[in-house]
Amino acid sequence: MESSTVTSSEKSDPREQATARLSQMLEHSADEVMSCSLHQLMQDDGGRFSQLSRRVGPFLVDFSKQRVTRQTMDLLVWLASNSGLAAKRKALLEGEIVNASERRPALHPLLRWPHDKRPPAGCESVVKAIHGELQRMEELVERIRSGGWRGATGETISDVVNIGVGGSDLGPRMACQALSEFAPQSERKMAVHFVSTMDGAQLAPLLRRLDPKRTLFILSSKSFTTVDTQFNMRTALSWLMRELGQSESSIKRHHILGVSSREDRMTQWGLPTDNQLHFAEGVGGRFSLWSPIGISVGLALGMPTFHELLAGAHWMDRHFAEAPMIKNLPVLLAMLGVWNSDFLHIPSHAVLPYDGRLALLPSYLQQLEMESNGKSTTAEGIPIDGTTCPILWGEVGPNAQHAFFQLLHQGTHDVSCEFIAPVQRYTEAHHDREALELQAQHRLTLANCLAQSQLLALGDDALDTSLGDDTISGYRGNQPSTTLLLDALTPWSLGALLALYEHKVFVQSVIWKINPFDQPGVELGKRLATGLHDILEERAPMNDELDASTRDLLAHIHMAVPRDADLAFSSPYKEYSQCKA
Ligand SMILES: O=P(O)(O)OC[C@H]1O[C@H](O)[C@H](O)[C@@H](O)[C@@H]1O
Repeated sequence: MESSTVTSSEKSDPREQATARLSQMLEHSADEVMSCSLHQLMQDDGGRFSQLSRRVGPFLVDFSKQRVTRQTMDLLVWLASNSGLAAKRKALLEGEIVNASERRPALHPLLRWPHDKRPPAGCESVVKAIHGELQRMEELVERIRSGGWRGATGETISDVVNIGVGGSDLGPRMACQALSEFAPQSERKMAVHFVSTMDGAQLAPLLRRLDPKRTLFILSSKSFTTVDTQFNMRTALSWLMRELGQSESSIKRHHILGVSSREDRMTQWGLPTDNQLHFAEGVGGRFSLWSPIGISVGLALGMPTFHELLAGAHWMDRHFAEAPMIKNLPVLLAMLGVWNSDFLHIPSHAVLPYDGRLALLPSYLQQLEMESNGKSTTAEGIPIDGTTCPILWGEVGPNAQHAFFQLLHQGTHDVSCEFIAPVQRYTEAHHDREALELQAQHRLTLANCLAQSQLLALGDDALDTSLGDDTISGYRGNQPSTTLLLDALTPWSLGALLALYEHKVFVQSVIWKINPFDQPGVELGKRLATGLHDILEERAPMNDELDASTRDLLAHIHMAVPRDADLAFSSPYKEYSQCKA
């Protein structure tokens, strides 16, 4: 594991020496594990489930279908302890600078700091500002939901459209979908829509059916320069002005809210101060659900739900800070990820929620994990010899059974899987026929969840042992998985679940020595796109130094696609194209 990342001065460091020894022992453990089947591991250790599962808060997490022994788990925890994790965790949770390349802290844990608890020393003013903005968000939500906010023609708001992308879209969209049943029944209904794709595919049909008089747009963009969002907003602004026959300033005052860490850019764009919500630059986009970026969650589901989400996440922050490493869920989840990636060389990780409400969780985690740890150099810029973040993908489990599970079961690739399911569901419903039927559907879903992880682990042996079936299909099994059962999916438990993954990502970044809080590759992509867009809009000549493929594709598009010089967007963000998001 990562031999070339260790410099000669590090080699004489006792901690690095211990890491090297632990890595060697883990390599040895990997050889052992790879020489026998998961079936054998499970048969050899009768107490495996009790030793390799953890019951913490609303979670029961079963690691016993991972390709590990108890000793592997101990070694992994030692590796984590020896990595300086405790000090780095403290720095993260206490708002110190942990994002070295951008000289910023990572403030997401402080976003969920409770009102009635003294903040960590030195974070008082940051937490005060966070609580102040949360209060402003609450007031705005209350005004809009209660009908106090009026559009330019005096109508109340019925529809809210969040325009944002990446972290300014995925978190709120996923939470709104996952928790829709927690919307208060008694209050006015507020329909919340999400628009992210830069091609207008989501926006165009919405504009055809929404009532402009009763629609409020939220321009969610940490940097306030992301082109996808700017272009969608420009189209929506023109629509409002055309349909309502009002001035741009009146439309902005009555129909647009902005959420960003750049007050200056919101003001420059003409958004009144009262229509702006802010969060600090130290909040990463993919960690921003907990900031006013979550306003669409408050609007769709009410602020009590949003507060519960924050409370669940804070509970996980405390667990991460205080639980011994061997019982610490983020640490265990992270280290098993490191094990699968670095020692068993499994390059792919599937997230499989057995709950349709969590359909967007895989996409959310893709950004969280792959944008954070999808890097091949350490925070100091030294190339990493081994592997880092696996390719994360996934889908609602029961549906995926009818799609890609065949590959998981009998393909040629090793894939680690994560099964996520709530134990209780439909229990609030009245015991009428429909509720009973839905509960039966839920039991069926849970049985399928367990069957899949069993088959992945045991292959043919699962059929032999549980069904007395002597059909031999040549199915080797041996695909490792974790099963994460939630007592129930609630705003609180979802908050805890998402914070669990945030901290998992952080622990892995410590092991891999990565800065998980920047995204330089994404920034490069944005810069290139700006240059090519200039060529398409004829603001810049075709660049002869372009590679032949890009140049000829561009020429083909240029010939075929009409353009209107008046509408070629000369954007304010251009000067920001080199800014960090
Ligand atoms: O919120 P914004 O500044 O508009 O950024 C939206 C997204 O853009 C970028 O591509 C980043 O990689 C993401 O981390 C970010 O969430």
